[in-house]
Amino acid sequence: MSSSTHFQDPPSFQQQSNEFVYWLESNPGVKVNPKILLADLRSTGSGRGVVARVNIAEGEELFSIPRSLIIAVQNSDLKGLLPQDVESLGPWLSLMLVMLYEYLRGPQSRWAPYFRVLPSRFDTLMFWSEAELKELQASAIVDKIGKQGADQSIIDSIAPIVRANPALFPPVNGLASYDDDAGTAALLEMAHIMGSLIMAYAFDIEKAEDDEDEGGDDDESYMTDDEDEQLPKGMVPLADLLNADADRNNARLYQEEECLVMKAIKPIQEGEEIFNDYGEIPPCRSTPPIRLCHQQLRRLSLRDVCQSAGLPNSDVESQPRLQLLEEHDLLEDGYVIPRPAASATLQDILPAELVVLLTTLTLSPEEFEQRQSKNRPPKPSMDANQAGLLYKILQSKQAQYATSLTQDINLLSGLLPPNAPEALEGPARRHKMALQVRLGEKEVLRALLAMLESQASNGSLKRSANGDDYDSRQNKLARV
Ligand SMILES: C[S@@+](CC[C@H](N)C(=O)[O-])C[C@H]1O[C@@H](n2cnc3c(N)ncnc32)[C@H](O)[C@@H]1O
Repeated sequence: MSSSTHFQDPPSFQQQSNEFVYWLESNPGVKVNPKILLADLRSTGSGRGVVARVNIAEGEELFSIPRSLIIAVQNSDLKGLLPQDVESLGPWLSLMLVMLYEYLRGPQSRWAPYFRVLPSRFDTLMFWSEAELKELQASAIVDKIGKQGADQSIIDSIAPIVRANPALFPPVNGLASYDDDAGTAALLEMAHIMGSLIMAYAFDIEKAEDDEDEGGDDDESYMTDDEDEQLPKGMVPLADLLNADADRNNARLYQEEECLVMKAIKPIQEGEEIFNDYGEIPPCRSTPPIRLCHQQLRRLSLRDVCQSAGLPNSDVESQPRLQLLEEHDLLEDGYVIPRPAASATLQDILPAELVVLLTTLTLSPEEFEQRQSKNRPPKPSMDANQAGLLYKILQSKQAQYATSLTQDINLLSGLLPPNAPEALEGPARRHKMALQVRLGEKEVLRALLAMLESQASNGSLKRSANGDDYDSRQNKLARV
């Protein structure tokens, strides 16, 4: 995954790690167990990571970071230098502003050695040009970038503060200010780098128990409206240099009164990588940072589904069937379908919300009227009608891609070197990433279509009770 990040000054990678550890340990209250080491894992595409030097017992403390060392609004001088209440910007934007301030202070910042081990460039979609995004073709992840909204938040909330305080936020790259178009573009670029760092590295920080301050209105979030995103966020040195692995996780961060403590939750063998459990207090669990999780997930948008079902649009207000689901909190704007494992059935992999949507869209007008009058959505079911609709949706999605799966396989194998995206730079690198994403999605689509075909041919899909098939229901649906 670190293939989507770029580290600063790669030849000094190890030196930066050493300086970071030296800086970290020189801060009062920091404890780092000598049994661990900050390792260079670039050869496996994992950037930096933490590894056990010797065997570590379950429950052993790996390191402890005082709360005062976290990059957070509470700990930055910025709070006292601005007339406005920084926290009122909300957890995302307030941390973004603080990070911008600290980053622009360069060596003057108390966190300078920490900034030097953080990536300075990202290949997340937020940074892709229009032409690069086009390479993703019909990929639904393009819909999820949210760049416009994020730009607007930065322009509305961050830019006025930055522009009004040039002494605190000095213009970069020889710019006179952040006022004109060039200044705005530079500010947006930097703010998105900070936003991407927060997405991938920051933790939700629980308040220490005796901290009574309840903060302000946190509504203004950077790129998410998730309700449990309201805890303040902070960058926790070293804790965020652990990679994550759901299956191999062997460490967890505990938020104590004065410190954040990483502990082994299993015995760890010498040489083993130490993986954080992002479960309980994860790095920000927000809208995913649109990392390129190629070959993993397929996201169908509500719009795709409605189009294939013959609805004129996917506006909840004008579509009673969607309204019924929305009222019961059963409507999503997109549905993630995992790549089916060899033994998986449709029932295993289709999200229940998608099945209930398919069920609702395939109800006859009479059935729907009944449901509507009782204000009761149908139970999710997967018979020949829903399967027929799903087949149509997947086929129409497949047709939206400009190239076929086979063409993509050939294109990808023509890109050298085959398994090392790091070795490609600039546009070629993103071109390869885009190819991998769309190819992965096409493979998932093909697998799903094959599953539907096989279920249809082996008769395992029931007909609906009144014997209607999908097409005849579709005709009726179009009239509702
Ligand atoms: C919290 S940072 C972890 C430290 C990071 N490896 C570094 O060098 O700065 C999270 C980032 O590390 C990478 N990462 C996390 N878990 C990973 C894993 N299991 N394998 C590879 N990369 C991983 C991803 O790029 C992710 O955005």
